[in-house]
Amino acid sequence: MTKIAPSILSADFSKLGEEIKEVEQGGADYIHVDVMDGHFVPNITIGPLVVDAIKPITNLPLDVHLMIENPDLYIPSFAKSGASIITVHQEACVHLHRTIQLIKDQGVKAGVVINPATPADVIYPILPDVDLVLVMTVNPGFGGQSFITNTLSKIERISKWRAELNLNFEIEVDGGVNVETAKLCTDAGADVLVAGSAVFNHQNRKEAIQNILQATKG
Ligand SMILES: O=C(CO)[C@@H](O)[C@H](O)COP(=O)(O)O
Ligand SMILES: [Fe+2]
Repeated sequence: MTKIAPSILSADFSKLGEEIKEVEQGGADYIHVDVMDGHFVPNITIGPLVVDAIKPITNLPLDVHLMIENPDLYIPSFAKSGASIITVHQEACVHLHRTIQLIKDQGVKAGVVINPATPADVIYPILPDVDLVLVMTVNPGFGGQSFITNTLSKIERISKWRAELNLNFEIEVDGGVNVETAKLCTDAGADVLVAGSAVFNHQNRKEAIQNILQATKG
């Protein structure tokens, strides 16, 4: 079953609680929280305080995507705030294995993310240690960008490795996912679709979520 993780980056922050409740009722599986520091990516978003604030208003797992330098400094805070899954960029981690262990030590699921220009091979050694692999299908930093099609071959490779190694991490995709691109991702092996603008720019969020999921079955 394909899962969907609406990214609150495209939500109306003046009514974030209502927005989250709406996507939860609309069939979301995770709430995707984009954390940006203005260094790793050219944008600044939210910190642990916001995770703290949204934790009590939803039963869904909070999928916290860290687009920050020195993630080790902030992982304990995000875990305490209620993150269920924390993903870190391979490109931001000098000692990726240590960072993944740090996340797990907090009792939180750990994921690794790769940018569109990063080859899949660099995460092969860490695959047995992660709960989730996130393949960026846009360059991180902003919502509403166009899907980069040549990332699909990486999803296929990672999915093949998962089967060969008999592992069961989830494969998530993030960026430009909508009714046109969702099936390309699931056909390549993705299990979790992050969707920001395709959900929150739609008047009826439930319909948007269901349309994306339906498109994967076409
Ligand atoms: O991590 C990011 C962007 O860096 C994403 O999670 C975006 O928020 C996805 O937005 P859309 O491309 O779906 O509008
Ligand atoms: Fe994200």
